[in-house]
Amino acid sequence: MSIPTLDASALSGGTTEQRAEFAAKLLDSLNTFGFAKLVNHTVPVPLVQETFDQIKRFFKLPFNVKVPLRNDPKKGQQRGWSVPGEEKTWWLESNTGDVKEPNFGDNKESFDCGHPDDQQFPNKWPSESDLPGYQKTMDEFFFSCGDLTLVLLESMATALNLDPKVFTSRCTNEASTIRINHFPPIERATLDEGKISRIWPHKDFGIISLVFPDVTPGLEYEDRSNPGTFIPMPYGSDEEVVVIVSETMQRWTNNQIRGGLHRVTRPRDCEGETVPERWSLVYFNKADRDVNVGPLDEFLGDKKPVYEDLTALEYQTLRNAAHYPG
Ligand SMILES: O=C(O)CCC(=O)C(=O)O
Ligand SMILES: [Fe+2]
Repeated sequence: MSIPTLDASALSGGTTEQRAEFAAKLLDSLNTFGFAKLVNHTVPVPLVQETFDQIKRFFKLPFNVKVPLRNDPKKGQQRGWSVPGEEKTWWLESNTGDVKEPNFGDNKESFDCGHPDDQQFPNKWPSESDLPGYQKTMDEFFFSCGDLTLVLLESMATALNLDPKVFTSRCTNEASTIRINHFPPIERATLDEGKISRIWPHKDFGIISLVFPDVTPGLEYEDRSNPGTFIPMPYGSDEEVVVIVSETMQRWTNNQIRGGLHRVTRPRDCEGETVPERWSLVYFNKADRDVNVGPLDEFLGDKKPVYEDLTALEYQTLRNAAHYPG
């Protein structure tokens, strides 16, 4: 059974019944796989294309333009440019405790930005002359993705027969972030050796994520019927978005809705010596910083909480630190 592609057109102008039908299918896919794939969603395809064009320009900027925008790994939220190999997702799920060296970097560089008015973790932008229109496009993409996530969270709550605002009352998207990735070309043998990966298996830290993958394959999701093995996420077109259940949702629901484990690797059919470069656009929908990300009463009943109470910012800071060892 593979992840179905759901038609999300009910989200823009559908009847109550059509929205309920979509919500039930969405919840079913997220429950079963930890993932859902949508077409006819509310993020305009030309905006996705424009954002891809902009990020390709960003990563081509000369080193000396990107250096002042460098992310500070010591901060709880990422902002700006992360140099290739800096983030080490291996430390999130792959460390069995035997390895102490802070190696196993990711074959990627990335750029993160958040809400335009965020004073606590301000965005870092290239100048308008270095990259005209970049900030405007990213802000537009940020709000468009944010709107979609809130509608999806309300759909999930409705399908669970809960107050539709059970999740959105804890999330205004003020702490949410855009993450863009560039995976430079790399020797196939280097990836296959297994000491470096594009992104090691992980769950995202927020509530849900939206991934707009690239035509170049690589995103893979865990086969829950065969844990530890992965299935390539099928790519249909640039009209699709992949929705991923993330760790905060898993915590809130006390493991009822489990996060989707995923990784980025080389295309399975890559025959050349070099794995082609790849890009991706991601939106991490996150709980507001002062909100508790321990299990919600609605999911506890008389069960024991599996997770401790922490604020979203404390949790984010902990998880962020985990992939910057050493
Ligand atoms: O590149 C992709 O398709 C997914 C990226 C991802 O999983 C992430 O940035 O957390
Ligand atoms: Fe991810």
